[in-house]
Amino acid sequence: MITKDIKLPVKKNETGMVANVLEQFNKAADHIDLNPNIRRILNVTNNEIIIHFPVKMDNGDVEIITGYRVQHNNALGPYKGGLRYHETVDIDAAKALAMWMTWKTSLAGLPYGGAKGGIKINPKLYSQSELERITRRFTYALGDNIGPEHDIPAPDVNTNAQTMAWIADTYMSTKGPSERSTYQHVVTGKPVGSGGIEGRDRSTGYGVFITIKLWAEQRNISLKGKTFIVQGFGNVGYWASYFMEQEGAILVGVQDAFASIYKPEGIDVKQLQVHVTNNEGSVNNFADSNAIEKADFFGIDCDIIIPAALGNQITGDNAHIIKAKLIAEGANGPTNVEGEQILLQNGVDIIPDILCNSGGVIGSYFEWLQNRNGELWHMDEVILKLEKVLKESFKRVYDYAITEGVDMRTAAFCLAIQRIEKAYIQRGIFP
Ligand SMILES: NC(=O)C1=CN([C@@H]2O[C@H](COP(=O)(O)OP(=O)(O)OC[C@H]3O[C@@H](n4cnc5c(N)ncnc54)[C@H](O)[C@@H]3O)[C@@H](O)[C@H]2O)C=CC1
Ligand SMILES: O=C(O)CCC(=O)C(=O)O
Repeated sequence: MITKDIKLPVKKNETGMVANVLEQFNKAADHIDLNPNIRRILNVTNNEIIIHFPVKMDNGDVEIITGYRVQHNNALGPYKGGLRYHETVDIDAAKALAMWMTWKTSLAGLPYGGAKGGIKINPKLYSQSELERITRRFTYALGDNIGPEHDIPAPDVNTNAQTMAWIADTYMSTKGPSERSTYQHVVTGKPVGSGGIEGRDRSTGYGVFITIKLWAEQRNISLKGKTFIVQGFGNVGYWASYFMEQEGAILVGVQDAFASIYKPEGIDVKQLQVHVTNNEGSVNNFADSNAIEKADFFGIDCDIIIPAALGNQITGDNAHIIKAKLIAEGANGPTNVEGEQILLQNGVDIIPDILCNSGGVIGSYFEWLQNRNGELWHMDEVILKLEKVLKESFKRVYDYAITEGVDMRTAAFCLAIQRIEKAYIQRGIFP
């Protein structure tokens, strides 16, 4: 039985991401007639941590930095999710992203809950040593709010293996001798050689590619010669493009935080990566590509769009310009509810974020197991196991969408929520 009172009033914040994820959740919860008590629990986050901490800058001044960690739900296991360093990080963004993590880990069948956090900074304004001090002070300030069996961060926008190595080192240094050497699984996405696992660097992008391939197989489509564009050419955007190109697909447009480029004959992925590395992280002025207007990017004539940057990029304002037949959500929350309605009406398929980019957290799970069990996994094993989990997830979502007559996002949410509902009911707390 569904009653109105258990749908919390949704506050439209600046980015609207909380409103977005709650609408997605409530739509699926209605579809499966979710136990009302469990809906109440899942509608809110368990813990919201905001920390203001001082950091000494290179010039000797002290700056007060604000960091966040939101833990949404841990019914299935420890909290899990990335840390983002970006000016848009705030409590609402962290809440929405934490909720998506709960659905993502549940859908993938992992023994984790969902969390997310970050620091509200533009990392480009800080030196490497300042970023190291910011990261270490944040870790220290978080204290036992994170932990290898409690809440396990990972990389997200503007954080990477180096950031994770600083966190692991700082966290372990606060522990006693026996824990100090064994607690490296407090974070995943570490450098290989410091407890990281081979393949975690590419696992999100590889997962994006695999889900696109599985979608294409369902439609008897070959990816060879198909054109695609990517928003965001960082970890996810680069690796997704790399694997798409290997399959014979053609990258024709890229947008990042600085520029939008278009080249109908095709952009060489490796060459673009070298250009970006030597060009302060920007695709601007790449070879003989054409610069295009930011607002025209999603309207590029192509078969597939991979948003792999920030949330709320495809909205009611621009969804109608899209010509592609598929949106594969490498980013979290790139399509808002209004945008999605337009796309579905126009016959555009969407592989939802909690499925499409779940390769990252699945790779993280393997790293966590590797550290916890004192093992060493190798690339081929990681890729093989990753593909197996993704294939199972994709099939369950695809079959559910067909059987129940719902879109793929609603199918993914229903499956994710049902797994958590079952766990609560099995514990006997909820009639
Ligand atoms: N790194 C990971 O393993 C995972 C990341 N994700 C999601 O994928 C997305 C990208 O993450 P990463 O590749 O790790 O970040 P990243 O920091 O490596 O790259 C971000 C890219 O997005 C671009 N970008 C930033 N703001 C933009 C804007 N306003 N318009 C266009 N482009 C913009 C940047 O220039 C950069 O190219 C995020 O939504 C993240 O939450 C999801 C699952 C796992
Ligand atoms: O690898 C992880 O633990 C989480 C990565 C992440 O933040 C995400 O999937 O959005």
